[in-house]
Amino acid sequence: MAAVSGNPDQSHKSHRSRQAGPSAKKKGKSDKKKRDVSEEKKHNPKAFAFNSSAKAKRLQSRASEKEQRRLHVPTIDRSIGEPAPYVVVVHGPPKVGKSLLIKSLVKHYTKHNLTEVRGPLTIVSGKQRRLQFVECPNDINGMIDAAKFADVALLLIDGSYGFEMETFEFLNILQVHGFPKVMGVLTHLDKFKDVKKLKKTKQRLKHRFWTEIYDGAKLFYLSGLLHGKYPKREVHNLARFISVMKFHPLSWRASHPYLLVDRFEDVTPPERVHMNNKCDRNITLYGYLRGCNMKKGTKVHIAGVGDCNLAGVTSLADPCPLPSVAKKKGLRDKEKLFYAPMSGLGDLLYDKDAVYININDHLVQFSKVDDENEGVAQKGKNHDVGEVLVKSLQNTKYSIDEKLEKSFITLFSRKPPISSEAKSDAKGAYKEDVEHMNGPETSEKDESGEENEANGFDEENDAEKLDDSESPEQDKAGEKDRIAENEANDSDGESDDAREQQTSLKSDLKEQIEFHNGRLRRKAVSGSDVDHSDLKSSSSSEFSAEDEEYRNTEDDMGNTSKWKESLVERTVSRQGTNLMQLVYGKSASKSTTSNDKVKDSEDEQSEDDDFFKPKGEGNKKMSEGLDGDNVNAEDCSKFANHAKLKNWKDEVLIESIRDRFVTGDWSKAARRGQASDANSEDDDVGYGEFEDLETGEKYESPHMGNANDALEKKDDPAIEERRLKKLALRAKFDSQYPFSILSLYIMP
Ligand SMILES: Nc1nc2c(ncn2[C@@H]2O[C@H](COP(=O)(O)OP(=O)(O)OP(=O)(O)O)[C@@H](O)[C@H]2O)c(=O)[nH]1
Repeated sequence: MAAVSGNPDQSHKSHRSRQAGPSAKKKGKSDKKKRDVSEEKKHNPKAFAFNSSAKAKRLQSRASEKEQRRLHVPTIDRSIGEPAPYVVVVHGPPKVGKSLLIKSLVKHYTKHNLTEVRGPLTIVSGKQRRLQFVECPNDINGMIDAAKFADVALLLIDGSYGFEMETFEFLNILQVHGFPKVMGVLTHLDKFKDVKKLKKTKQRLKHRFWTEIYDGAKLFYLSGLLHGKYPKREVHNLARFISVMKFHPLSWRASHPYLLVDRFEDVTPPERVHMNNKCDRNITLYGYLRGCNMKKGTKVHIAGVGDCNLAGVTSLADPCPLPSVAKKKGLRDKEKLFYAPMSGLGDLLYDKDAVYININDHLVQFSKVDDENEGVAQKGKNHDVGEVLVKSLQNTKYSIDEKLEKSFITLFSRKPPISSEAKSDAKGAYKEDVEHMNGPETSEKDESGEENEANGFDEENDAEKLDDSESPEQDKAGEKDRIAENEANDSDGESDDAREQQTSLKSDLKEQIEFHNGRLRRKAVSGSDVDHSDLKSSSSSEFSAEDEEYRNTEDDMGNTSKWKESLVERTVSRQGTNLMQLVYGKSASKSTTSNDKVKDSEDEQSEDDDFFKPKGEGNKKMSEGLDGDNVNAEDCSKFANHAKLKNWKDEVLIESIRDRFVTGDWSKAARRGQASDANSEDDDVGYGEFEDLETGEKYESPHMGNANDALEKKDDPAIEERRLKKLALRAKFDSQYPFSILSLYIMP
């Protein structure tokens, strides 16, 4: 038997409150009352009142600022159907990890491994969004093109090395083209062995990045490689950030049609090409149309090619549709999450007049080869000769004729390759120099100086060498740099770079060309930036130095635009000699002012000389001086007779025609015309008539007779009568129409 004993102190479980019915309603009311009272207590207005007016003002301004930020000018969305994929341009100096980042992102979005990155890669990044990744080429033209279509720019920066000039160049180009969204990505951070130093460098680069774009610009850190790929988590974060990013289309782009070509096909009839290899080709370009609709007859500009006529535009089926739009036809149909025809991805290709289906080799059963042919057919590792032949034929893009035509012989290469011997010579010479420098005898020093000149070293380098020779390690690094510089000095093309270095040294952000990791790199050194290539040999003293350096760079950041000066100088220095200039001489358009000055002084000098020159020749010279240069400035190959044109900026000339307009005084003009007629006659009279003061002889001009005739004419009573008649008629006309001609326009 079990005895149940109750504990008198035990509290009873309260009844469940009513959920429905009239009592539940009552309860709800009472609860609400209670809540109101408690809320009143909570929101005691006095408790949250501002104690200081300054704080109140600050908070108010902040609130209004936030409110303003939320407001956007409404953009009219004229796009029809699905929006075109957003273009993500991945930019960075060479070997920074651009391809690897694209591969990692593509792998993240599509679960596909990409072997090579070529051309734009379209991927589906979400239910409503597609992205197109493009690797930005490492040349300035490529950068300019990429800046034109980029919706987002991922700027890759080698964290272990610092900023390179390419990044700043691209930023400058972006500024001109309308700034798209920009995100920085730091790579090669695994090269830092010291965590503290890594942190400091991250901070320093972040602040430098912010000064160039805006405070708070997003900078991602990719900590290193994991099995030759970027860590999944970091790539995931970056991908997520790109996926949710808001895009505000640039107004210019929204109102102009443009497309990023992801595939092109030469559809010229083969017989036409066969007849004339250089005939005008018909090219079909494929890509997503952005901006607005394209008209049929418009001319299109193809970057790097020029203006071309558009034969027609047709809309094709979307090769990479959004998942919401794509209809699955069968269970075996996989969702197409990517489309990259230039990289060889995507199964189906829609052409203007055909559809290509790409079938993987392992899905194809090739016909078996006959036994007797097997011996011949076998080649290498079980590769069928026929198969190899067909594949090689498929891969061939150009015929032998075309290949031959494309091959060319360089007579004068821009950068002659330097043999290893030459390099070792340069090294040897340099070592000798250093030895000579350290040697006590002055005569040896002189010799080394001569050698230096022969090798293209200058005095500045010598001074550097003395510094470098202090430690063997530095010596080595310096030697490398110097060899690189020497190479630059030796060749014509590269001497530009050396000049660049010199010119850019003047500006705040300097370009430092150095040999690093087996290649020449253009490091961007801002102010007191110090090379931190010796990452592994960090010490505590270094940190303090770097701290200072960081502070210094922050100070220098105010003057960031200075580095751009070097760009201009370099562009000017890079401008190759024009053939036209070589043949016809330099255009005078740039130096017109100096020319004018020279002309003025020449004029002053030759004023006296002109006296002894025939009149016609003097005029000719004048016209040449005025316009001959302009002829050169415009186009030397075309003849333009500017000599006949008058300078209508001249006040005297303007005055001379003022009365010919309706606003002018016509009667005055008529009078002046008469006077000028008379003057010209007088001029004619004076022409050629002079008195030799030495001999006292008087020479009469041959026009003298005519002048006399004119005078006689004036005296002729018949002519005089006719003139008076004319004047009377005019007076009569004036009395009839007393208003001026101008008023005719004003009065009804
Ligand atoms: N240690 C380390 N190596 C990296 C990192 N990122 C890229 N690399 C390596 O750098 C090399 C160059 O990478 P790529 O992706 O080819 O660089 P890229 O910028 O596309 O090069 P180019 O197209 O030639 O300009 C590869 O061998 C990568 O493995 C990184 O963060 N750390």
